[in-house]
Amino acid sequence: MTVKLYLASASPRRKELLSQLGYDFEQFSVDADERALPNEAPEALVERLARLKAQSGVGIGSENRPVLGSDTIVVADGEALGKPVNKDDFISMMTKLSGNTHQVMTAIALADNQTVMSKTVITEVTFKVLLASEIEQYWSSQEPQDKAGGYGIQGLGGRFVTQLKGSYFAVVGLPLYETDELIQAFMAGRDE
Ligand SMILES: Cc1cn([C@H]2C[C@H](O)[C@@H](COP(=O)(O)OP(=O)(O)OP(=O)(O)O)O2)c(=O)[nH]c1=O
Repeated sequence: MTVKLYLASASPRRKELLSQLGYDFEQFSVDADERALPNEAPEALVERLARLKAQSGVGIGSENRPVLGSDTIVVADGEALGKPVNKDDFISMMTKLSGNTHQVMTAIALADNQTVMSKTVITEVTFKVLLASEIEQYWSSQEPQDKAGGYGIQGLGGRFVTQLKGSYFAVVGLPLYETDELIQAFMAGRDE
């Protein structure tokens, strides 16, 4: 079975991760309002956004390929942390993560003009206790700005992580095993 997909994402990391699965795909970005609904639980939010991104991508490409959308949020003490809007926001995020275990939730969704399927992967990440000077220095590196929770495990932020339970790839932006499974299940349903 030849699988051809669209990746509805602006993220270079997701592109690189999806390449690891070896499928033929094209990437384009979609605009999605990423704000939470009133009283929306983090798990519901992340899955809704992945589905929204996938469904917003249907009809953009010239072929009727399934569209993959994904979203990642960091959840500390039940609170969803998005990308830091400024330095103060970043410092408050790092203060919550320092010396604690948080959850990284990544949802993936596949959609075409008939179906949408999705899955959420939750990974537990533990940070060492961070010094104020480390937080300050990390902000200056400019790595945190476009990352959910204000850090990148695949970059300079990797040194803060003392333990991880779950999928490293999901933390970076796309869980490889679960994405492959979802693609296979979606394609099997299409062939029926
Ligand atoms: C926690 C963490 C997040 N991130 C990234 C993954 C996501 O790209 C980003 C979370 O933002 P998202 O809104 O999920 O994705 P995005 O805006 O980068 O791309 P798009 O919506 O177009 O698909 O944070 C890391 O790269 N490393 C990490 O360790």
